[in-house]
Amino acid sequence: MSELLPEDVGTDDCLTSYTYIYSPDLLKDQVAFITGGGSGIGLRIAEIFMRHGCDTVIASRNLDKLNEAAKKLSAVSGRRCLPLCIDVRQPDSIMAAVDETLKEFGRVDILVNNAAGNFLCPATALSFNAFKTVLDIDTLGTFNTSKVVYEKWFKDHGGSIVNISATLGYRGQALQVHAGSAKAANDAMTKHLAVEWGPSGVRVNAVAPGPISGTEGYRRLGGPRGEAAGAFQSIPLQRAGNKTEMAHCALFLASRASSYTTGAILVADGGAWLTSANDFSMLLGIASSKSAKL
Ligand SMILES: CC/C=C\C/C=C\C/C=C\C/C=C\C/C=C\C/C=C\C=C\C(=O)SCCNC(=O)CCNC(=O)[C@H](O)C(C)(C)COP(=O)(O)OP(=O)(O)OC[C@H]1O[C@@H](n2cnc3c(N)ncnc32)[C@H](O)[C@@H]1OP(=O)(O)O
Ligand SMILES: NC(=O)C1=CN([C@@H]2O[C@H](COP(=O)(O)OP(=O)(O)OC[C@H]3O[C@@H](n4cnc5c(N)ncnc54)[C@H](OP(=O)(O)O)[C@@H]3O)[C@@H](O)[C@H]2O)C=CC1
Repeated sequence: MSELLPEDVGTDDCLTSYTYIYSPDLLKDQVAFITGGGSGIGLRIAEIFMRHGCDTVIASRNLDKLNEAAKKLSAVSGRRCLPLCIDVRQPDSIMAAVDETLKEFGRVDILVNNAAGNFLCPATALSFNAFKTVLDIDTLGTFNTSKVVYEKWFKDHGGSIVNISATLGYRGQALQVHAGSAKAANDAMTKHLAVEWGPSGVRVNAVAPGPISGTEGYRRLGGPRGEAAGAFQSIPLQRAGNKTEMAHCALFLASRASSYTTGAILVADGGAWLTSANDFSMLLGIASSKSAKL
């Protein structure tokens, strides 16, 4: 069986070619606000959305990185991309960015909460502040951005929120109590907000990836090492996923293709969490580590 898009595996560059699966007009003239849209999965989501007719805002902390990404995205898609500096832990920075978005584009239809922070660390070595930092970025950051976009636009116009979760905590894993707890909270938040904001015409869904190659998250969590050790053979689909596959899931949930779907968590991990062999500590041979930062 061939890969969906072989050129995508292991790279973080904009695609040079793209095969359409959905209608190219699926997001025509819509506007998406994507946190962490300057790298990894967020960058690919921005690219695929733009190829389907959408203008985007890509928002994170490093403006130089965002500016460079925005240039590439506009060149490859012919759509507008506005890079904006935010820290999802700081509501004021989000409010300013959403105001700027509405000034530039006059609307916002889609919010993708993709920004996150993660590293491998045993609980005994994890400082109180380290745990709090990951919760602040992943969970509070998702709430902060959702609340600001809802209050400034979605409440009166409707919209679609896609949270990027992870299946890594579904069975529990060593070295990941911070990220697993944060993503579990986000899955709960997805359902709560779907219920509360549904009557305003707002859908709230999530994509839950497994290991996705060509990303900072993959590198930080030992992806290349796991791959070299044959770890992915234990995943039912026997490989890591790629960024384009995650972007297609986000596109489905963001768009009218899923118009009667809300509160859903779309698992996109090759079946990894269903098997028992997805514990990083065992795979990487560091199960007994008690104090080291990894
Ligand atoms: C489902 C899986 C199935 C099968 C798996 C099969 C095989 C597995 C084999 C391999 C794994 C392969 C792939 C991975 C699979 C799944 C991945 C799942 C989830 C992935 C999530 C992500 O990828 S999130 C995105 C990753 N990118 C980033 O993290 C970039 C952004 N990060 C940051 O900005 C920082 O790293 C930050 C999060 C620390 C925040 O920065 P900042 O605000 O500047 O904070 P600091 O002041 O630097 O630090 C705050 C406190 O945190 C402590 N800290 C920092 N780094 C570490 C560390 N590495 N270890 C421990 N502690 C750390 C720091 O010391 C501060 O604490 P103090 O007490 O000192 O103040
Ligand atoms: N890669 C993988 O295997 C998996 C990834 N995921 C999820 O996918 C998403 C993307 O991860 P991935 O592409 O791997 O990693 P990246 O590191 O490339 O993406 C994380 C993005 O978040 C941004 N970001 C981090 N902290 C903040 C902050 N405080 N405020 C605003 N933006 C911030 C970063 O930009 P900057 O540093 O410039 O602020 C960066 O663009 C995350 O939600 C992650 O948890 C889930 C499962 C597996």
